[in-house]
Amino acid sequence: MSSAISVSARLRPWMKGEAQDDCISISETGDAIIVKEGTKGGLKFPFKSCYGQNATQEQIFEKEVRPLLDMVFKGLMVTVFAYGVTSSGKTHTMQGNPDAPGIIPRVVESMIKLKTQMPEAARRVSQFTVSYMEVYKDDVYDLFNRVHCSKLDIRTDGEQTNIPGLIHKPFETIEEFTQIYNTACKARSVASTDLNHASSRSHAILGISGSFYDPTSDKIRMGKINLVDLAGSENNKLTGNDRSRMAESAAINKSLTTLAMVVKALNDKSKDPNARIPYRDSKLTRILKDALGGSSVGVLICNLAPGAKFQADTISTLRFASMAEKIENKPVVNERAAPPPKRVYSQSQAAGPSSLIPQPSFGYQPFGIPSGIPAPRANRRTSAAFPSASTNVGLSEKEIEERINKRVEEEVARRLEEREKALAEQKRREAEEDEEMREVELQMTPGSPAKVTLPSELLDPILKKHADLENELINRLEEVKALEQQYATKHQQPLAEVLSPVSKRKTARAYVALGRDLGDRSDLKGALEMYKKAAVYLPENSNLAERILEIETAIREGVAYQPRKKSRRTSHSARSSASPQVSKDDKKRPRSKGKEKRRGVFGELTNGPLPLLLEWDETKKPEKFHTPKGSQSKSSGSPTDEEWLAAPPRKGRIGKA
Ligand SMILES: Nc1ncnc2c1ncn2[C@@H]1O[C@H](COP(=O)(O)OP(=O)(O)OP(=O)(O)O)[C@@H](O)[C@H]1O
Repeated sequence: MSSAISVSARLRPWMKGEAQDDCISISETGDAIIVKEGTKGGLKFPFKSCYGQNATQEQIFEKEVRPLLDMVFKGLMVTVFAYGVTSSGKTHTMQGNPDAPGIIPRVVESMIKLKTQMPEAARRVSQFTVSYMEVYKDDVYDLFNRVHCSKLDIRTDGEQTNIPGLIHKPFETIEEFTQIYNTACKARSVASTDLNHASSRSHAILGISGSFYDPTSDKIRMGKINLVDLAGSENNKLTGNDRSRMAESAAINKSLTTLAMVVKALNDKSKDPNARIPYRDSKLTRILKDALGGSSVGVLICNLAPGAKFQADTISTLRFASMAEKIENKPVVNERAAPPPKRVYSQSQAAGPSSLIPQPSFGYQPFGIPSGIPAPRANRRTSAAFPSASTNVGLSEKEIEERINKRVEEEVARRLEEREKALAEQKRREAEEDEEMREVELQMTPGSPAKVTLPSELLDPILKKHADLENELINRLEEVKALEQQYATKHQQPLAEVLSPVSKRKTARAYVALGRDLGDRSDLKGALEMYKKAAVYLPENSNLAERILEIETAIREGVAYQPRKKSRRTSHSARSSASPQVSKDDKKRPRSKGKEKRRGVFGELTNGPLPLLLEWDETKKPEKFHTPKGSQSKSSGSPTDEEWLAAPPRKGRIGKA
């Protein structure tokens, strides 16, 4: 069964001090938005429902959202987006205020109420959890852990999108929810102040999940509603002197542009069913994949600000909304035969600290619908919590208990298996990282007095990786050169504007590798050119900006250039314990001697990279090289290009020569 995304438009009232005009209005029939276009007349955008300036929060909720809540209880995922320019009323619509509560508090209240209407058996084994994340500059942050500012990964497993580590907090009452939500909102606002960005420049995604047990079918249905307050969709123009603001705008543009491209590609899919949908080009679209042509029921509320001032943005917002309206999703019920979650067995269990621990996933998990691990012992204790034969589910108490016991055993076995797999995967990743660190240390070790040959089991993977990396960089630069030209002449647009953040990063890395190589060979002008090219792709990167200034200064003053050592983003103690042991003599040695040994990337432009790795200075082995696996720090003496480029923008340093 397919279901089109439901799109409605809402025009906000005039705000104090705004110059009023009739540029944007609602048609007399109430089913279209009209935008006046000078003397040319008006553009008409029809929608399922259009809400005028007097529409209430209640009207929007009752008509657009409430009818979907039943679906959540049936195991479907519903996603509600608020889209529009800054100040068009997205947050008002989603969150509202105590006098005019928006969709979020109304959804929570209604869902809690709906749960109380469930048959007792089902209610007792059903639970809600909430997750809240923010996507800022194409990075995902957990708003329940915003203080630590750690970025979350997105994993795609087949059709499933998971965010490992995203915290899901259980709640039962509106008061519990409000407390959790308000704390997260406060953390969001503090973080945005610290990072010097308005929260309206990030996307906020609140997920309310429910697992609902149906003893009749012996299934757990896992429904979810995502409430998404997108960043302002205005054209974040890449102007001004503030590099970090430019990069921020570019990143916001990128996610919203990708969103628009996904919507467009889905529209075009009828013409070309094999067309690629660029979900993977931004984190936002990866996260929202289910809501866009996927298995979620989708609702888009298009928020509009009145007035000629917003005319251009309003038209592009409405065009986006008109395209979104044609997207067909294919909602699926998410259910599994499984035991009820843990909390049913201990009703008195408060949402203490353990509830904050990210819970493991199981089965279908859109954005990570969580569950607790059922405890078999507890299960026996609580069989009385299940309905008697007199309840309307038509099962005797004994039958229900048998079912539950069986499911609990299955679930525990499955969980154990899952955990083992996760441990094995973790070990594999650690081994891979160790391998990478060894490679870095080998490359970074200067000098080569006493030569020994490394064992082949250690050397072979390094050589292969090294060659792969080198090929990747060479290929990338070749591709980029051709593309840069093509974009400049044909599209009259810099290539950097259309690449994904990952591609930009890789391209910058390739230029840095070349720049470093030229610098090593004292071709400062060549190096400067390459670093400048890299900066086109990563304009906000302070390390790059600093290096450019350093080289410019060296050229201007006619002095030898020696790059300043960059500190790694690890603690000093970790750094000092894990750094390669470099003697004073090595430090004094002219750079040109060590450089050949230092790196191999782009070596074919110099002396051939790989043979250099075959030699190893026994006296200068980094300490870490001898430490047993698992006890190693991940740090080494100098950062790789990738790490160097990943350094966060440092306030106040850019521009200071
Ligand atoms: N329907 C409405 N009724 C009354 N006030 C509204 C309405 N919509 C928006 N407002 C008010 O307009 C202002 C801007 O709205 P809001 O902050 O929700 O915009 P936004 O689109 O979320 O902006 P941003 O992208 O910057 O977060 C707020 O003061 C809000 O209270």
